Amino acid sequence: MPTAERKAPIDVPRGLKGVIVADTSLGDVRGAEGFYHYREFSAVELAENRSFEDVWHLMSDGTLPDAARRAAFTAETAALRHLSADVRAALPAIARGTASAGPLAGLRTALSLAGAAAGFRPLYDIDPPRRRADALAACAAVPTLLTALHRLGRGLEPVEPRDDLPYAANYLYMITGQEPDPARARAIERYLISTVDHGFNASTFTARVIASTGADLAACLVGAVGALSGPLHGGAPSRALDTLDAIGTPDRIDDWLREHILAGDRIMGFGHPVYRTEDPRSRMLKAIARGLGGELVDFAVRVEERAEALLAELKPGRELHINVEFFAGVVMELCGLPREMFTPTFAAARVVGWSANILEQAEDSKIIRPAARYVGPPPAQPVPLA
Ligand SMILES: CC(=O)SCCNC(=O)CCNC(=O)[C@H](O)C(C)(C)COP(=O)(O)OP(=O)(O)OC[C@H]1O[C@@H](n2cnc3c(N)ncnc32)[C@H](O)[C@@H]1OP(=O)(O)O
Ligand SMILES: O=C([O-])CC(=O)C(=O)O
Repeated sequence: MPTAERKAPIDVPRGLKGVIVADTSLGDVRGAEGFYHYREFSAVELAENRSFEDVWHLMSDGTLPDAARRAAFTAETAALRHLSADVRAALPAIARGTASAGPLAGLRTALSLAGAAAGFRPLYDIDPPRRRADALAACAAVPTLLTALHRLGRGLEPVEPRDDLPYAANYLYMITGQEPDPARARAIERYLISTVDHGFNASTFTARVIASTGADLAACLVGAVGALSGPLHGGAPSRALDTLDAIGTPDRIDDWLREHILAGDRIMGFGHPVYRTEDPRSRMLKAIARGLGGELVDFAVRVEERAEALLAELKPGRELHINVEFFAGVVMELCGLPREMFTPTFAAARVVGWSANILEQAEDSKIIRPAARYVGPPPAQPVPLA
């Protein structure tokens, strides 16, 4: 194929940006408005007014629960937090083997094991109630797996989950072994609710591609966790905090940002594949950070203002604004979460959205299989003899 022909633009946008590839009733992200929702409810309002369990029920079972349903769902899911003896026994070796990469890398192996131990079968072979049961089991196990891997990596014994604590408070409890302060538990709960789902982001799309093959739920989640771990997606919040550390003091903000933007670096926590406005989660998280208070918040607000201004000046027309990850990092830092748990905490929320998407995809029997354009030498040559 002649070079000029090879370089002709492909007729879909790079990165499939904006290409609609499925129908969903789980929610949507409206990039121009700076708004997103779960089913028919504003996600930010859910984060203000509801518990994580309520939103989990909304995604899993389609409705916000009434009091009786909430109690039943909370009891059902709390009972699933406990790991089997086989999985518990394997975690020290997984934590050792993935120590340099951290708990999110360990989660990929642990999820495969937990799925197999629980008898997960290909989605293709099981009915919707069984798929729902597998999804609840996986979602409930993820915080227990992550916190155990984190503690084992630091030479500490895992903390058993407590059935009497809500999802977010139990998560924090399993990290430290201490019952969390209610303000911090609620701050993390609101963060978790706000990151449950977000349209066809890279990790959700990954999960749906795997689900479209009829693979089991753990296989879909392992792929999604891998996609989330990248710095351009869910791996950004600890790097955003590292940026604040690297800048160090207010007098260095402009020089540091200018130098890095001009060098072509990405400023972590800024820019978004869909939003052309401030990310609505960022607004909420900034307010939460301000409520928690401290010097870090003032510094972060100053860096945000200057990054917005310098990105507009040095990358004109790109509409680069703050995304969820910048103040997510600040809130998690203020709540005492270790940085290696920032992206894992995101995963502890997003697993609910992934699972809902996987189950929705499993209803569709069409395999997702796009195409690539071949741009190598033509395959006309006879294969040389060895
Ligand atoms: C939960 C989440 O996943 S939220 C996103 C978390 N990730 C980050 O915060 C990492 C930093 N941000 C980025 O890398 C990007 O903005 C992404 C990956 C989020 C989106 O990427 P894209 O959709 O490719 O961005 P977009 O098409 O708007 O980029 C346009 C231009 O802005 C630049 N740009 C985008 N984000 C940034 C940034 N944070 N800092 C500096 N420049 C940036 C790109 O390099 C590109 O420049 P060019 O036109 O000179 O080539
Ligand atoms: O929507 C995206 O592509 C990234 C994002 O903000 C998310 O997954 O929460």
